[in-house]
Amino acid sequence: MRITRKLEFDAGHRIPDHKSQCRHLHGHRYVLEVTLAGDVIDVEGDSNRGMVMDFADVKAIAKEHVVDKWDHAFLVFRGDTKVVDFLNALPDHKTVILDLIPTAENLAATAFRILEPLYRDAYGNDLKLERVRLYETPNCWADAMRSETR
Ligand SMILES: Nc1nc2c(c(=O)[nH]1)N=C([C@H](O)[C@H](O)COP(=O)(O)OP(=O)(O)OP(=O)(O)O)CN2
Ligand SMILES: [Zn+2]
Repeated sequence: MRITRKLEFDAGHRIPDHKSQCRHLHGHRYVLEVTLAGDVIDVEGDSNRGMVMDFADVKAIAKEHVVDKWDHAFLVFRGDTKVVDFLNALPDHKTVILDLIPTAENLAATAFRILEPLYRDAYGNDLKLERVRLYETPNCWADAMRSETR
């Protein structure tokens, strides 16, 4: 069985050297979808009976480890030195420095790498992170799939 929990956050980014408007500093209302696969729990009296994982617990992990860290932050590529230097000069600015250019593809893959070990076998029901889908805009998204990241 598969289940999906959706979370949303706001963040700034830019794609340095990009031919379009995306090279300018700008932001998005990102939508993160976390899809898990596992057996439906069927233990009498268990709070999670009938579930793969409680949606609240799915949310809590993604919120703590990705959403709260990226929300209202500027996501910047480590190699984008002019912007890194500028952001570092702002007192107490929430900046997340990434080893990859913050495209939808790279952010989805980064979120997958962060979250995969946190969900693995959390409930002893062969639970696995299957997919992280990241919408950069309502019309543009990227999927980081389990099959591609192992
Ligand atoms: N493969 C990718 N292509 C682009 C990415 C990306 O992450 N991966 N990112 C961008 C820009 O950052 C921008 O977010 C996309 O802007 P745009 O293409 O204008 O998207 P919209 O949904 O606003 O476009 P509409 O035409 O208004 O629907 C660019 N490319
Ligand atoms: Zn963008």
